Amino acid sequence: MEQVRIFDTTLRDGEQAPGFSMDLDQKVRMAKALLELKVDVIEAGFPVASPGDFAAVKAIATEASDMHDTFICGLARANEKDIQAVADSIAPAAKKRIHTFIATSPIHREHKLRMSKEQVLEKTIASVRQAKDLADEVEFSAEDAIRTERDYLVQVFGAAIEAGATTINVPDTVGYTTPQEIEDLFRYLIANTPGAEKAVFSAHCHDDLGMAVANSLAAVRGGARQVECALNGIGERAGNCALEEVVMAINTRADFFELSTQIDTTKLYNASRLLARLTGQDVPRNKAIVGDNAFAHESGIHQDGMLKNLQTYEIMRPSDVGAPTSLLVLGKHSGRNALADRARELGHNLSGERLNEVFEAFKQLADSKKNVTNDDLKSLILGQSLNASGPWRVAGLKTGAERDGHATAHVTLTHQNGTVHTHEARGNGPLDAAFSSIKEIVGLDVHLEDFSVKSIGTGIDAQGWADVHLLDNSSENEMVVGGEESVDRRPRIHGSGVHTDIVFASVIAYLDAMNRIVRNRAQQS
Ligand SMILES: CC(=O)SCCNC(=O)CCNC(=O)[C@H](O)C(C)(C)COP(=O)(O)OP(=O)(O)OC[C@H]1O[C@@H](n2cnc3c(N)ncnc32)[C@H](O)[C@@H]1OP(=O)(O)O
Ligand SMILES: CC(C)C(=O)C(=O)O
Ligand SMILES: [Mg+2]
Repeated sequence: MEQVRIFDTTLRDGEQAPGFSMDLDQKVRMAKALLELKVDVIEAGFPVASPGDFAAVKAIATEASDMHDTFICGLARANEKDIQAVADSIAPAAKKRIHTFIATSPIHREHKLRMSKEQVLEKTIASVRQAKDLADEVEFSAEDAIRTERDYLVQVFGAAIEAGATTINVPDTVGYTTPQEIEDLFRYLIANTPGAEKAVFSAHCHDDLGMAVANSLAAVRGGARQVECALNGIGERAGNCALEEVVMAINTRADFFELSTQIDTTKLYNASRLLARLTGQDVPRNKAIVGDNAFAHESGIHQDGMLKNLQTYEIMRPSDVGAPTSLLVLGKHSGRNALADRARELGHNLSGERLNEVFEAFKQLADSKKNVTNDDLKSLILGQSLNASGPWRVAGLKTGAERDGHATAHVTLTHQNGTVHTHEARGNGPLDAAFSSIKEIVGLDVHLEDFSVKSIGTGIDAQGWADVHLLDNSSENEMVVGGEESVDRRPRIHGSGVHTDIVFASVIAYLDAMNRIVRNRAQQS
C-alpha cells in the first residue's frame, strides 16, 4: 500500500501555542518519543526564534545523528538569516530538511508582508535555492495557501519546485477550508503545478472550525502524501491536525483510503501522555484515540454489547494504540449485565432476585456518586445484604439543626408487614435524634455501646461505612450483680450500614442491629 508521510510539528507549531512551551530537556524527551513512533519528519523548532530553541533543535538533531528513517527539520522565514540558523542547528542529524515559508494570500501579502506578488515570488525562489545547498531536502510552504488565488499559488509552487523544493506544503493557516474544498484544491494543484511530479504535496491544517483532521484526510484523498500534524492536536489557536487521529483514521479505514503510514501506533498512547505530562496540559477525557473515555463504556446497552462482542462498540482495540484495556465503568447508566459481570470478577455470583435487589441499591448509589468503584460495589453487596434482611427498612430520613445546638430527626421506617411508621425526636446531634426515633418506632430497649464510621475509597463522594454495637436491655438479659463481680449478660449485637451520606449509613447500621435483635427474639420465641 502506498504510504502517507507523517510530518510531526508538535515541537514547532504545537510548542508555539500558549501553554505548550517546552525547555531543551523536555523537547529532547518528546523528540525521542517521536523517533520511537517512527514519524517521517520531526519539525524540531524555529531555530532563529531564540538561542534556547536553536540549542533544542541542535540537541534533537544530535539525538538523531544515526537515525536514517526520520528527517530532522527546522522552520525558517524566507530570509538568509533564518535559513542559515536552521542549517546550523540541524547539521548533526543524519537526515536534514529545511522548511522555509512565505505567505501568499492577498491579505498577508498586502497587510503583513507589505510585498507585491512578484516580491513574494522572488523571495520564494531565493530562499529555496539557498536552503537547497544546506540540507538533504527542502520543503516550501505558502502560508495561508487556502486564501490564495489558485493561479498565483500554482505559479509560486512551480517556482519553488524549479528552485529545488521536493515537498510542497499547502497550509490552511487559519483553519478556514472544508473537506470538499481542500480535496478539490489538491487535485487542482497537482494537475496544474509545473513539475508537480517531482514533489510530494503536503497538507497542514488548523482546527479553527474543528475540521483539521477531516480536511487533512480530504487532502489525502486529493493526492496529498504528507500530512503535517501534532500529538494531541496541539498548535496555534485551536491547534493542528491531531497526529493520533489522522494516523488511526488511515489505519482503521485502510479499506477506504487504501493507504498506510509507517507509524508504530502502539506507541501513540504513551507519546500523548508524555506530552501532557511535560506541558502540564491534560488530555481531555473524550479526546479521540488517547482520551480516558476512548475505550471506556458506562451505558448499560453498550456494556452489554461489549460483554457479548467487543466489536459492537469498539472500532479499534486499545492495544492498537497502546492504551489500557477497555473499561466498563459502573455508573447510573449501567445495566444488570455489567453489574453482574463486575460482581463476578469480585467473587460474588449474583442472579435472579438477588441481582435485582443489588441492582436497585446500586442505581440509588450511582445517582449520588459519579463512579461506582469496586470497593463501593463490594460494600454495597455486603451492606445491601445486611440492610435487606428486615423486618424493618429505612424509608426516609430528615435531620435538622436547632439554634440551641440540639438536632431533630424525622425517621420513616417500613415493616415487612406493609405498615409505615414515622417519628420525630430531638437529640444532642442528628444521630442521637435519629437513633431515638428508631428506638421509639421499633419499641426495643437497647443501649448504644459502640459506634464508628469510616470512609470506603477516597474523594468527596466516597461512601461511609458505619458500625454499631447495641446491648439488648430486655429484662431477661439484665445485668447480674453478685459478690465482687458483676456480669453483663446482655447480648452485644452488631450492625453495619453503607451509604454516601454518613448519617444515613449510621441509621442503616443502627437499624441493622435492631433487626437482628428482633429476629433473634422471634427465633427464641
Ligand atoms: C503560520 C506560522 O506558524 S508562522 C511561524 C510562527 N512562529 C513564530 O513566529 C515563532 C517564532 N517567532 C519569533 O521568535 C519572532 O517572531 C522572530 C524571531 C521570528 C522575528 O522577530 P522580529 O524580528 O522581532 O519580528 P516580528 O516577529 O515582530 O515580525 C515578523 C517580521 O517577519 C516578517 N515575516 C513574516 N513572515 C515572513 C516570512 N515567511 N518571510 C520573511 N519575512 C517574514 C514580517 O513581515 C515582519 O517583518 P517586519 O519586522 O519587517 O515588519
Ligand atoms: C509555517 C506554516 C507551515 C504554518 O504553520 C501555517 O501556515 O500554519
Ligand atoms: Mg501552522
